[in-house]
Amino acid sequence: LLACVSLFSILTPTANAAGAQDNPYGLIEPGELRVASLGDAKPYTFTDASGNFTGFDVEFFTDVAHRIGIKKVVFIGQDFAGILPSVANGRYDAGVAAIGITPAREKTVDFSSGYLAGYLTVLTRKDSGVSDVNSLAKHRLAVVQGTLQESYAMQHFTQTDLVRFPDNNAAISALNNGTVDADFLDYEAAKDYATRFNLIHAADIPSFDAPAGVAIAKGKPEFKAALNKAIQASMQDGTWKKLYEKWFPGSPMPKQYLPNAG
Ligand SMILES: NC(=O)CC[C@H](NC[C@@]1(O)OC[C@@H](O)[C@@H](O)[C@@H]1O)C(=O)O
Repeated sequence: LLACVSLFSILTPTANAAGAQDNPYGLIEPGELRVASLGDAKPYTFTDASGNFTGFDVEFFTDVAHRIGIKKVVFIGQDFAGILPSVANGRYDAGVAAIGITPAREKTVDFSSGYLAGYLTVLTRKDSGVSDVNSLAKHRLAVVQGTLQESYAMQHFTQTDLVRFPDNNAAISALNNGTVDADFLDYEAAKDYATRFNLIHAADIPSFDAPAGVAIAKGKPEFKAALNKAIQASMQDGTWKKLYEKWFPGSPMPKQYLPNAG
């Protein structure tokens, strides 16, 4: 038995020091970042007409990846509720999709420092009877499973019928066809859908205590430190500001992400 074991250990390549140097961030495929994201959260992250992922989060993270020396970044669409579990179990190297940092989520994954802080929006039709959060009672409100909107609504909109959907597309079509009276999603995505489908904001609720961060598996301190350093650099040299103005024109800009005055 001893002979077999030692033979096995000789034959099995171990991750030698060089291996660790080739893949310091413990990526699935050294030199490539596999990122779970969403196709329907424009302008944070979405797929354009030719099916390519783009948007603020996508361009910001791609810049961060290049700063830590990773050239190839592959974005893969995933239902929101599946992103954190899949990142935790190593199916993706990171999750990037306006994912708010919360203590509950930090039980499953680690997060980089925050890179975006904004509002949660109740979006509705003009004829729905929902004009603000107080008129949500007895109405049907769409939420995407696993989002902060779902947990916020469960806590604060207790007289409202919550209807859960896997993604924004399904929730918005339910709003447009009258299956639900309102949809609870992120501010900038709500603004984009409002323009496309002539919908209105019934409420904008600040979510500054849960800024979006990059979700990664626990136990990767080098990866996390490298991401944080690159995020900081992107803010300090004005890249963050340029991308924010490109994707969220006219929106108030959280000053903590702007180059230090000094
Ligand atoms: N892409 C999604 O559907 C994510 C929905 C939701 N996003 C909330 C948030 O991270 O959106 C970006 C910023 O406005 C954050 O302040 C906010 O908490 C969440 O994290 O659950």
